[in-house]
Amino acid sequence: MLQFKGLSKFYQTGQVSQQALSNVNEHIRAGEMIALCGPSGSGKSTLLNICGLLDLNYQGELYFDGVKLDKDPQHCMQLRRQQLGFVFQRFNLVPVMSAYENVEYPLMLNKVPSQQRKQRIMQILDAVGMADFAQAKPDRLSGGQQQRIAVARALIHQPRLVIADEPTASLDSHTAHQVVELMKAIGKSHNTTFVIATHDNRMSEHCDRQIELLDGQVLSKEVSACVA
Ligand SMILES: Nc1ncnc2c1ncn2[C@@H]1O[C@H](COP(=O)(O)OP(=O)(O)OP(=O)(O)O)[C@@H](O)[C@H]1O
Repeated sequence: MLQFKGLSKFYQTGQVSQQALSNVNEHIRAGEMIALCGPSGSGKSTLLNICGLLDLNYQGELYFDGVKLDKDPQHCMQLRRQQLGFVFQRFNLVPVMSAYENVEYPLMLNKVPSQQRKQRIMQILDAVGMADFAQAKPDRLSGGQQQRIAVARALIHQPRLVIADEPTASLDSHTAHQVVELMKAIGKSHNTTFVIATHDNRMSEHCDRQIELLDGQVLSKEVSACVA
């Protein structure tokens, strides 16, 4: 589903060039849940930004379904809206919108007619156990509840790929477990692929496979293991 070929990334700060990724080659299959692991500074966020089409300034090639990514910004924005979902550590819900409206937003961006929206939103709010909180604003919800809404928002438009940046880091163990299981359960019905940057063993244990980075390189499979 997602393939990196010879992916490298340099950050340029004045005269100083910092290499954040070095010749990353990986193939992620459709429906896989991948934990992207590695110590601070190893390149997880950099790779996540590239997978999420938020950073198009890299060397090497990125393939979606065997097709090399066209870096045209308009094309990438369309792909992001239609095929990608995002979950963040700090939930990033829009504070002035209700839970319902937050989840509705991706459907509006994708021009889903209003009569279809309500049923889909209530269905997914039900699936994440938040149907009773549809009208609540985020500041009325606990961290775990906000992350459930964020998961619903990431998955409502049935994206092919969900990018998650430390989605359980702000949650207690029990809630973290529930959130991962929800992501898995909802994603499974649409064969959603997940790439999840995490320091959290609780998260990586639930994933199908780990990709471990060190100094911008993927560690070989034999020696890689997620380190908290
Ligand atoms: N905007 C930037 N400008 C310059 N260097 C950067 C920038 N962003 C990241 N880097 C450097 O690139 C390397 C990889 O950083 P990255 O944020 O991808 O690592 P990470 O594994 O996500 O770290 P963390 O777990 O702390 O979030 C690091 O050496 C970092 O200092």
